[in-house]
Amino acid sequence: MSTHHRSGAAGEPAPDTGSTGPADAATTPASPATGAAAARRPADLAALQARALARAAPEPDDGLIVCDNLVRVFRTEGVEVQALQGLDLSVDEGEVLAVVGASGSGKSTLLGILSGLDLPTAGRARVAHHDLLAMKRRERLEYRRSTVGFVWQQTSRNLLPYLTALENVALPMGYARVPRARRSGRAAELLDLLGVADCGRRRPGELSGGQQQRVAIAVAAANNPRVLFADEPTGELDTGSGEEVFAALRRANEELGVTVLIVTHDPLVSGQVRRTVRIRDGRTATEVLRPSQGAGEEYAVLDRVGRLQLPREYTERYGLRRRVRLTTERDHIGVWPDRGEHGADADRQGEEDA
Ligand SMILES: Nc1ncnc2c1ncn2[C@@H]1O[C@H](COP(=O)(O)OP(=O)(O)OP(=O)(O)O)[C@@H](O)[C@H]1O
Repeated sequence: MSTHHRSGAAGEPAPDTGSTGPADAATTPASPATGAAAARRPADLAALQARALARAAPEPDDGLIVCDNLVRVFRTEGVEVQALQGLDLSVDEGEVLAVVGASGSGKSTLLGILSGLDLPTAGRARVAHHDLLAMKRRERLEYRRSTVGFVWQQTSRNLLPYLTALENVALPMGYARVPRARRSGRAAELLDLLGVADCGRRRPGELSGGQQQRVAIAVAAANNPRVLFADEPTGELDTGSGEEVFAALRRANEELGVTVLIVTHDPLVSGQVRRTVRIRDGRTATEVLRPSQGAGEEYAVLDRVGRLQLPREYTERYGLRRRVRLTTERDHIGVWPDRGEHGADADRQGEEDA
């Protein structure tokens, strides 16, 4: 993962102020029609507005993490980059989810927003009932201290080099006002849970990369967060150490009940989680679900208004372009290339136009 747009130390929110901030329209939904104004409004307009609001409002039971039509535009020296272009994502409490995608597809941008470091330009993002577009400074700080935890790829970003592993884990508990007497006991328990109990009195420089990352998971879990975000946690490790770190993340998920979202290029990780989401061009494109051990089935993401993005591989293989023919079957919908009279004409016309 690239780190070019991150600023500020871990634990300090540092939204990118030089770029496009959240759109007012996205943060301030129009209030429902009331009183005299509603009485004057034509009935069909009021109905349309009510329907639009109902569509736009995330439903409370949608998931622990919900991104709805998320947009992030960066503007530098007059050049606009659409890093996220209407991304939809829903993650249930207790899931371990891998997010994959080509370089530049928007993974870091998504993680920056979900971790409270960055602000989206438009859309909605909600984590454990926190509206990430509407959070004020104090709520954002609390959110970053207690609701979410982070493990970054660079071990140096996760741990303070002059503190021991135990002191590193106890440190965030101090920010969350955990009584001093309870801190070292909980820190030792976490190190034990993650298989690095024997590392407690050592400083990061005296630990292997894999041990450092497991201590980093303990640090991230110190304040009992609802979600752990891990950005390429195995990226700098060999296969053996990577497996240990991934096993530690799984253990945190199983034993502490924390939801885990891992951004990764590591097939070892993405091949073992139950659900892998692929981002393409700033949108969630496809998902692979693995109900048990094994190959898994590929799914396309259906957004709130029913839009479906088919994998390019399929559109190319079946010659799906511009328009497809739909057939409704008893238990599924068929998607066919448009080979009909008009479709062929439309194709020919399109080719001539091009
Ligand atoms: N602060 C920024 N200013 C301008 N453009 C940015 C900024 N941050 C990211 N981008 C651009 O947004 C797009 C998405 O970048 P992002 O870092 O989210 O991708 P990524 O999927 O994490 O890539 P990688 O796997 O290489 O880390 C890229 O085109 C990138 O150049």
